[in-house]
Amino acid sequence: MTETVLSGTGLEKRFGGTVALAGVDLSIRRGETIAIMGPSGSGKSTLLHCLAGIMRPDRGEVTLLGQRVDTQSEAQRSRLRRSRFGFLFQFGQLLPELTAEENVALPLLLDGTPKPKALPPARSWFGPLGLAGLERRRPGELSGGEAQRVALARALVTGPAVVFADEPTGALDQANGAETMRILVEATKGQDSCLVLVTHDASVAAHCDRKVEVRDGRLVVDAGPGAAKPELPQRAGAW
Ligand SMILES: Nc1ncnc2c1ncn2[C@@H]1O[C@H](COP(=O)(O)OP(=O)(O)OP(=O)(O)O)[C@@H](O)[C@H]1O
Repeated sequence: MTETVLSGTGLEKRFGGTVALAGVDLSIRRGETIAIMGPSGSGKSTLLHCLAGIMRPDRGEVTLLGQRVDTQSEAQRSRLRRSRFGFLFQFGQLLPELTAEENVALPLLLDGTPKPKALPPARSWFGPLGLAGLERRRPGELSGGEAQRVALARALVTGPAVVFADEPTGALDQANGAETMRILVEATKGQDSCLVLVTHDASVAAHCDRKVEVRDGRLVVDAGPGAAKPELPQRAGAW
């Protein structure tokens, strides 16, 4: 049986009177790419934020390689996010005053790697991601697709256990979106990282090994080659 890298068990999260997660169980195996789908407001981003240690669930457990994440302090989770996780959002969120290569090197720099040591691994991503020659450009001098690939390189540069991507192609046209997804999946699999992707778009989700659907804070569909049996709502009348 392939090793479980990341696992959420019994995850519950409320915001005031709103139930965002109502008891979600989800395990991600080594090298697996998984798409979290579902309607707007169903809890997808909340699930991603809980799994990534950005947010603490009210109930339930999150473990990375068997170690509890949700019980760690904010400072510990922040360190964990920098060293073991990579993040890619809809708008790459590059720092405009840094060059492309400095943006890619940022997670290493923030973790204390000196700049001369951080830049070579950052630069090594430019060729494979079709960005050769753009190392010294600033984000304002890149196309949307190029900027998103720089953000992707930044997500991968630490060799993270898991890459989390929230609507990573939402701001791109279809061709650029498909190309970004192809590169994202290839690059994460190439270094044996997992990918946890949130998307509305079935054509984006189709790039992943496995698709799960969240409705009203519950996992209602779990499908794909590596999927276990469907995880249906445990309580009748919950949706
Ligand atoms: N910080 C917050 N404060 C209050 N309510 C929140 C907060 N974050 C999320 N919610 C609510 O929790 C529910 C789930 O939100 P979430 O962002 O996880 O949904 P989503 O499926 O990612 O939606 P979308 O596809 O529109 O991004 C929604 O009802 C949302 O309004």
